[in-house]
Amino acid sequence: MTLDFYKYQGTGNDFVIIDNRTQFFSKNNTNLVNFLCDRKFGIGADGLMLLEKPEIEGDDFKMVYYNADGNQSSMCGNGGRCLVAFANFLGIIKDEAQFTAIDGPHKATLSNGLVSLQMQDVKEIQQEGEDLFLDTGSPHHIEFTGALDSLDVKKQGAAIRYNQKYKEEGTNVNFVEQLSANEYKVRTYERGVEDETLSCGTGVTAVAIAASASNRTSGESVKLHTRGGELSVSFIKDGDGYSEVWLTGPATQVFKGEIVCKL
Ligand SMILES: N[C@@H](CCC[C@H](N)C(=O)O)C(=O)O
Repeated sequence: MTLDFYKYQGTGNDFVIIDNRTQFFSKNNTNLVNFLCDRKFGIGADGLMLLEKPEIEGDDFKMVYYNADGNQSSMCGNGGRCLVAFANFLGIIKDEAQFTAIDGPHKATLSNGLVSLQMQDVKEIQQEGEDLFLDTGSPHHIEFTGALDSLDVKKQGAAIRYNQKYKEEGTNVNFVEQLSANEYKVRTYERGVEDETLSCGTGVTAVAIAASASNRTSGESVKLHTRGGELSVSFIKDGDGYSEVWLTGPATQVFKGEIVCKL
């Protein structure tokens, strides 16, 4: 059997995207998704997304997200932005979109090659010493640190992701260096990839909110530098919570193809 796919990337966080509006793709085939994301035997990606017909009135499409390990997972911010760019490529949307993902409804806009995605409101932020934990559609542990460039993110990220507190549900782990009042450098260990990725959208969103919640940043707009490029996050601080959270950055089609699948 052969399968048509598209490859997208958002600040180096890369995804296989499949147009599943006809529901042809077998959704519980973990081995197939894992194979498609494999960088040596398959196409290679941090995750895979299905664009499906909307189930909610007013929506343009539905997003289904899998991590590279083949398991369906929680929200992917860079993935969501890439799927909006794909919906625009397919002619489903123009410069605005509304869709539903596993964490609920999302709005998005496209302008000058950038995709802005509205993320879920954040109501709870846990702070333990210098570390923070919050959910921006996916769970994120945040550690502010100094020498980010020399850090072994895979080793130190895995140690946190599999520790007693997180090992059951898992977490993504973000290591962060503050560059100025509203600017941060971020490296992320991703659950389900079980390695560092070049960028993580829900991760930088969590970092921006954590920076505000821990009084490192007083503004409501934060610039985030990842190894794959620059993202920005804006929000409204609402008492102890955060609303109108928007993640903005580039989302690009890399190639399309057809792959032979034996699974
Ligand atoms: N790359 C993502 C996050 C994807 C989900 C994550 N790996 C998890 O399982 O929580 C992003 O851009 O947000």
